[in-house]
Amino acid sequence: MKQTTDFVKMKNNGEKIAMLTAYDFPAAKQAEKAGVDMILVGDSLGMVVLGYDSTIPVTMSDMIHHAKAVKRGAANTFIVVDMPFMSYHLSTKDTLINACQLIQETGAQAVKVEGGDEVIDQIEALTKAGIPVVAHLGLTPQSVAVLGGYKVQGKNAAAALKLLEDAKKCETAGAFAIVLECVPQQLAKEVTSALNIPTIGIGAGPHADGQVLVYHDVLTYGVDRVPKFVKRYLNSEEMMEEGLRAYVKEVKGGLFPEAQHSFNMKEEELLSLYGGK
Ligand SMILES: Nc1nc(=O)c2c([nH]1)NC[C@@H]1CN(c3ccc(C(=O)N[C@@H](CCC(=O)O)C(=O)O)cc3)CN21
Ligand SMILES: CC(C)C(=O)C(=O)O
Ligand SMILES: [Mg+2]
Repeated sequence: MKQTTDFVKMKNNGEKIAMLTAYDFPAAKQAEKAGVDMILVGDSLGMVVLGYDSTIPVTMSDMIHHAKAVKRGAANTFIVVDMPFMSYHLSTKDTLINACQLIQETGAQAVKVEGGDEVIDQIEALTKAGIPVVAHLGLTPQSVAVLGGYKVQGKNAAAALKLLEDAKKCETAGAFAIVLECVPQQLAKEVTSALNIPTIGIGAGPHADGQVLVYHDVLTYGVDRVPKFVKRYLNSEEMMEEGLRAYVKEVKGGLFPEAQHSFNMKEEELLSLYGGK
């Protein structure tokens, strides 16, 4: 199992960090087998596996339910769990109680919070309490209603400078890594070289210390539209649909099940069953 300090070492050695989301047992097993460095139980699960149109309806119990399954599937991989909407804004005390629950009940290694300056006290309090924190800057989907849509952030000089300053504050507050979502690659490069902790990009170009993508986007599984920054490595949906159509066709045609899928009674039991008739 890697530790937070190993990710800093990877940055210093120029070794890229491969992160992937996972929301359940089979995906976690696959991620671990594929050699993913860090699994994110993202609140994107609300959109990708629960069918909501944003991450806002996702609750603490949703996150715990899914993170437990991920942990069972990837016991030897570093797991980060997203703190869901409003679970780290009411007070520092509520933030600590919620993060404690996420860590203790799921066995995950770290939590992730969206925001910079606005949540700096929470990042500091969590770190002081012994809970490793990943910060998340740029496009922060829990604020989609305030941002006015899923748009690229930090495009003008003022916004870029603000993001850079926020990133430095997150590092100072104790975050051990920062996710940069949907920002120009030039800004991600600048942030990456200004920080000692690793940056993990999603839609942030090639200069971040690592990359993260959503499992269902990478494999094309149940997602109708994917953001521009996604590379689809496989069309699993096509393969799955083919398999399912064949199953339905064989059931309807009486072709499944065959002898090898069926169980038998012994001859003598049959005789006794029908004996005398
Ligand atoms: N399947 C999935 N993948 C994700 O990466 C993801 C989610 N869901 N849900 C939570 C957030 C939302 N994310 C999103 C969603 C849409 C865009 C998007 O459509 N962006 C536009 C860019 C718009 C602009 O130019 O400003 C695009 O064309 O990609 C980006 C990030 C990233 N996260
Ligand atoms: C897109 C990543 C960074 C995330 O926060 C999520 O999957 O919820
Ligand atoms: Mg998230």
